[in-house]
Amino acid sequence: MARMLRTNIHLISRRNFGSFSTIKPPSHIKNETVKSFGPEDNKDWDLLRSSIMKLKGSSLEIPLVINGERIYSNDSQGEVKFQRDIVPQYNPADNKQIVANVTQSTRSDVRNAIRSAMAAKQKWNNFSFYDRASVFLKAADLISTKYRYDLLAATMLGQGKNVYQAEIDCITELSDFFRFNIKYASELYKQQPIESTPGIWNKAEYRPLEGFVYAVSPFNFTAIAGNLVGAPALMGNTVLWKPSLSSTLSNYLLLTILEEAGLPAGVINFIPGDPKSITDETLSSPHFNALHFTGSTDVFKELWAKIQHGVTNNSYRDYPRIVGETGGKNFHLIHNSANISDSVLQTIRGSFEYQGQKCSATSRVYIPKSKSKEFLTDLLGLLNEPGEKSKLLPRNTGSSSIGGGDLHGFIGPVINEQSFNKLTKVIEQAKKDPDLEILYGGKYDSTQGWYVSPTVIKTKDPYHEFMRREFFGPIVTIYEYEDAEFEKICSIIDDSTKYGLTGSIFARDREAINYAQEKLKYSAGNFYINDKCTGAVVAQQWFGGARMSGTNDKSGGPSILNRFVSIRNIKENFYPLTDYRYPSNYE
Ligand SMILES: NC(=O)c1ccc[n+]([C@@H]2O[C@H](COP(=O)([O-])OP(=O)(O)OC[C@H]3O[C@@H](n4cnc5c(N)ncnc54)[C@H](O)[C@@H]3O)[C@@H](O)[C@H]2O)c1
Ligand SMILES: N[C@@H](CCC=O)C(=O)O
Repeated sequence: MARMLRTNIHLISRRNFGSFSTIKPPSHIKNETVKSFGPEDNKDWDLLRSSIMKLKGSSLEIPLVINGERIYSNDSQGEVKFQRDIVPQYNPADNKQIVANVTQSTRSDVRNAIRSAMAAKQKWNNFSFYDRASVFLKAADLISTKYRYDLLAATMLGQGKNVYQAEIDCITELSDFFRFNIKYASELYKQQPIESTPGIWNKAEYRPLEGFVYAVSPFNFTAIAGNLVGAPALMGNTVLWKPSLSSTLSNYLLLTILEEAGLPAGVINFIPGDPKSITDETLSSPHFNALHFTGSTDVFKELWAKIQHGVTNNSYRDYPRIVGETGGKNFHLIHNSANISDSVLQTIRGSFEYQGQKCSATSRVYIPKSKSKEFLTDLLGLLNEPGEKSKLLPRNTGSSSIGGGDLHGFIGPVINEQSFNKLTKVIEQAKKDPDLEILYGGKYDSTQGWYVSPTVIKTKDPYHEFMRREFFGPIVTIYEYEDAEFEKICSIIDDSTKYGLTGSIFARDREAINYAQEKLKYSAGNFYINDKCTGAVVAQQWFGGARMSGTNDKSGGPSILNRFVSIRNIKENFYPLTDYRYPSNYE
């Protein structure tokens, strides 16, 4: 009997070990170095080319992964045989080339994924923090070594990135997320009640959420998808992951890397498919406990409303946590003291890198009248650079072609037909609008890939729709302001959009910098001084915006991890009472 009791106590304390323990993360955690893929880096180029060639011909069928099991389109479930739909993911640079055939989850698959996530909780919670962290540490190393070129190839082919854009996404940002989250989590676990009166011991237990986390990821960053599932899982949660169709190839490869790193079955369940039906099924579960979303503002609002409906209808055991990073209408504000040639180069990068498909992309520019001519001459000069010298024209053929894409290009295709159609409609609208003047671009071509040229538009109206609406493509709108109205333009920047994601001030004059920094306090969650408004680095610039840009929980920083734990406070008293009365009860 005594032995049995000892064994049970041992089991219980092992079970709790995961939540209470803290570790010292390896001291070598620092930002992963970005490989430059310059003209001399032949070895890197060779390895990349070989990964691209390997993937290009494969048209992989991507399964669902539920409780570690691969489920393909024609798999049966017990006695029941049925066919699941398959939807292709295309190469945006070569819109007839299928890079993957994606199995679509049914509602019954989603229910199985929920069962799997709930069943895996106990096992995952029994893992110590050290063991959970090891999985992500190893995955980060696999990403930056063994699978570096394969993951680059999957992100380039599937999501239309050039090598640099892929490198700063699926290699450096992704491995940084996995490594720095371990540092942040160990700091969080160390935070304990700072007071315990004599005879009392207080402690905080960082419990994972009781239910599961629903992670819905966008197409544009493999790293963001990794963090949407990785951050909650590191904290001991189990996850349902609905990837974007347009990034399924890289996202599935990432899942297999996590598995190779030791992620147990059922901790992350991969359920690609129709967003609406998967979401409806997921949000109707009483075990739904948190949404971890990155994507457009409208979709986030829709999910928020569904969750609110679930709460009011008593569908859930908990109030679900809602963590969402969404759209932006990000600005470059140029002061007349700015270094104009620098602000032009920064604006080209901010607006057109990855075809403007970063939530942080520059899409409105404010230039003082006195500097407008210099700015536009420089900008249009670079855009009009002739022939071979220009990297700003989308080039969809050539010896260095990757299935239509250009390995050395600066500009590539937009993600898919839907985005191409939306952007071309915007361009056609601009051509007809008397309040807009297209200074450059306005062209598009879908013969081989979804190509939209970088487009620069000028408006006379700072409140024009083009200064307020997110297009998520290579379109930037410029407004000229009177030099003397710098303060007024700051107010307009602040109140003309519903967003608050990123923005930059370019100036040498410190008073102007200080004024903008203060006046635009709530206009951007990531504010830059003399730098472009894209390119936040994990652990350096914590990322996220407020207003209608998101819940601003800051990926790449420590605070987001708090959203995926539910703290229990435990007070232990070492001394028995000797009287129920307090001294004041005595006369
Ligand atoms: N703030 C940030 O950190 C950040 C980062 C990246 C992207 N974004 C934003 O994401 C958007 C671009 O990404 P996208 O095109 O993948 O966004 P999206 O909103 O179209 O899709 C995001 C995810 O939601 C799913 N989805 C779409 N409609 C849905 C619905 N009705 N119900 C449930 N799920 C649905 C998609 O399948 C995808 O997985 C832009 O608005 C951009 O600003 C924001
Ligand atoms: N870290 C990236 C995030 C972009 C989101 O789409 C940036 O800051 O540009």
